[in-house]
Amino acid sequence: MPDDVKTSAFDGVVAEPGVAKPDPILVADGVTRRFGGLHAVNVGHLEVQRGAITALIGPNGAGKTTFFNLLTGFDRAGSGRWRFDGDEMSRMSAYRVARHGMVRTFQLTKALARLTVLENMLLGATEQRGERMFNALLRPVWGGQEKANTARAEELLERFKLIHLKDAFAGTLSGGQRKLLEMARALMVQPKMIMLDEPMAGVNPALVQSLLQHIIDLRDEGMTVCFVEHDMDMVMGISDWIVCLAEGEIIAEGRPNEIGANRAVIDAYLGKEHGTAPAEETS
Ligand SMILES: Nc1ncnc2c1ncn2[C@@H]1O[C@H](COP(=O)(O)OP(=O)(O)OP(=O)(O)O)[C@@H](O)[C@H]1O
Repeated sequence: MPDDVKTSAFDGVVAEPGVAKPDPILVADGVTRRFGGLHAVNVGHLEVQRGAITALIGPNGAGKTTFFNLLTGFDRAGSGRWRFDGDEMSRMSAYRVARHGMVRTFQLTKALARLTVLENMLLGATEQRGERMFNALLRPVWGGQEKANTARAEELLERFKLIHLKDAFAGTLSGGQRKLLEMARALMVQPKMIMLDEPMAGVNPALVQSLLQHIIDLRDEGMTVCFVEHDMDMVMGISDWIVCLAEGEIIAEGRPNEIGANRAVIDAYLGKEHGTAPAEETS
């Protein structure tokens, strides 16, 4: 497991829900989402530190994915506001959120699996402009923007060691290669913050280290990384800061060692009889 986690930005930050960060890129207030009688998300205050790796954890059904969807414009909050890098983002459409630099990864759908790796990358760029994907792909005349997009796509495929697969159908990739493609695809829009949805799900152990290193490299280049993940080894190994949701609310925040020992977090996981309780209790 990488051991170069940088937590110095959090020096002096107290491990408690809603705590202020020294340089937050995202500040959310009073964000709620209900499904019928269910309060899926009810986040009072959250700040995400710029240039750090923040993990969002919590038992099944805690509201992690819904919260990601709200922040990135893929779902509508019932109430609440959030600012990203100084801009008001609440109620913004997903493609405008992406243009502002906040991008999330998506699992490869069946439709995308039938496109090649390179085509998937190019779609990542067109989504930024809110174009309909097949129109964008089938457009007969390729102008300068498309050439630039292809060059960027190939550069990213080199970086993620997928260039030899650029003409392969995405559906033929292994689980880990798909995760790399999802990440590379999100980077087409040159985001300030990348939000990864379960980056380790279905990844063969052979690719785990490579994926982790890519995430650390992004952070080291100055990008803010936020991810939802159930794999506690990964969460504890590479996160600078961890936020734990339960029943839609933030019940704890802190450094990995603080979260591993947090009674509310342990209770939330055990209460749900979740298979992957956080790391060892140290206090
Ligand atoms: N579209 C929807 N309609 C109704 N209920 C929903 C919808 N989406 C999510 N929910 C409910 O909202 C709650 C939060 O779901 P969400 O998927 O955000 O949790 P999660 O923390 O991401 O869970 P998991 O770790 O299992 O993916 C759950 O009880 C879920 O059943």
